[in-house]
Amino acid sequence: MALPGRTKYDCIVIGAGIQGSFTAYHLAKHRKKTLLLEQFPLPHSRGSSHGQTRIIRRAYAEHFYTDMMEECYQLWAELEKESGTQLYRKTGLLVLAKSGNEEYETVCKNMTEKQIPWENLSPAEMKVKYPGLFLSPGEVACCDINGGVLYADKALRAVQMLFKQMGGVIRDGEKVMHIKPGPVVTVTTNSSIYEADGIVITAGPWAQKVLRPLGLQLPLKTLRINVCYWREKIPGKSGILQSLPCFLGFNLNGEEHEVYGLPSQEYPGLIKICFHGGNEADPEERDLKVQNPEIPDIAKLSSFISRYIPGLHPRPAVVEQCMYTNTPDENFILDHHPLHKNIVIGAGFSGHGFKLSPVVGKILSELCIGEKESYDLKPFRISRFKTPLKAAL
Ligand SMILES: Cc1cc2nc3c(=O)[nH]c(=O)nc-3n(C[C@H](O)[C@H](O)[C@H](O)COP(=O)(O)OP(=O)(O)OC[C@H]3O[C@@H](n4cnc5c(N)ncnc54)[C@H](O)[C@@H]3O)c2cc1C
Ligand SMILES: O=C(O)[C@@H]1CCCC=N1
Repeated sequence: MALPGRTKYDCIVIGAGIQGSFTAYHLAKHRKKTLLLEQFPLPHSRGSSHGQTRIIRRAYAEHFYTDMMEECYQLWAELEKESGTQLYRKTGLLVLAKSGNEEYETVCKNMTEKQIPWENLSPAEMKVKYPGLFLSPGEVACCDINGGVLYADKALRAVQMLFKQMGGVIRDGEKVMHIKPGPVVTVTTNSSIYEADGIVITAGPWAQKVLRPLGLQLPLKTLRINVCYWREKIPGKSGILQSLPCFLGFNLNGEEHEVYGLPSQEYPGLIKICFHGGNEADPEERDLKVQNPEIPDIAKLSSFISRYIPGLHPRPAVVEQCMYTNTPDENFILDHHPLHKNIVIGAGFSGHGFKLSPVVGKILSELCIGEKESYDLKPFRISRFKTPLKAAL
């Protein structure tokens, strides 16, 4: 029974990015009375799930992500069918690397072992298929054939719409200010008080701010990512706009970090190519100008483009911002709060969580309602970190 004036739910999900929205969708599918709370009016571009495109791939070095992707492809297709919206475009995902790169070799080995459709591409094949992309001797390429693009904004809208159609409630523009643990959890926002048997916290880059008052100090770093779009030097000349699929480059140009790109979508004539990293930033300060960035990401991208895709102008035409929330090992956190089992946490998606969100949401919903988890959660447990509980507890 709820206290007078308070609405009681089976589950409350805090944060309506792609992870929270998919969690709420799965909970509603389980006929749980679910509330999804979002601090900003929807849609918004302040977190990690906005923008039109994300890469989808099975090409992972970690077998557990490749395994989860099998079901993700099915669930993305189901969502397309339920919403009547195209959300996935198959382009293939090129993986580029220096010959002998350990991660590249592991990705290829993993794809072979898991019988994922993929192919090696010789330098001659690369030249024919992808004119305008220039690899050097000693650099190699392969293709994850079913890799491609997810239409991110449309996907987020579709999940939220279906959640509401199943009876779910979304309250946007309501910031969670306080969480009182207990057998029934009390959630206070800037305008209301709610109760629930269980809650799921999927607050993206704000996770630390929501979890700290619950005595949990996770090793999360929030990074400001420059999302860069590049123009051809001479429109139509390089052939790159017509031919380039999604790609991921390991250790190219002498860089340890990854560079990745997606075909033209957001802006006609521009291609999105980004650096998989950024400078630490508080999400509230994301849009303030950075004086002396520690990682000169745009300079690195310019040098990558001059070297590998010289048909593009080496200065970005558009730069937008997005946030990563990284764990030290870049694996997600999918777990219960160590002291409060009916508080579930989904965090640290480390710049690669969108494609996996259908299964992440399923797992978080299982944790919340006490169903057996569909996957081995060992790589995602909080216990892999030292001293996550604050001394104050
Ligand atoms: C530039 C960029 C490129 C990427 N590329 C890829 C890719 O190609 N492929 C891929 O798979 N993944 C990619 N990712 C990663 C993917 O987008 C993220 O992992 C994913 O969007 C994380 O979603 P989230 O729901 O955890 O976070 P968010 O989308 O940030 O959602 C968290 C939500 O919680 C809300 N919230 C926070 N605090 C409160 C509060 N107190 N009360 C109420 N609401 C609150 C926030 O406002 C926010 O809406 C990329 C990310 C970025 C930034
Ligand atoms: O997750 C992905 O596929 C992309 C590309 C690699 C870096 C981050 N996101």
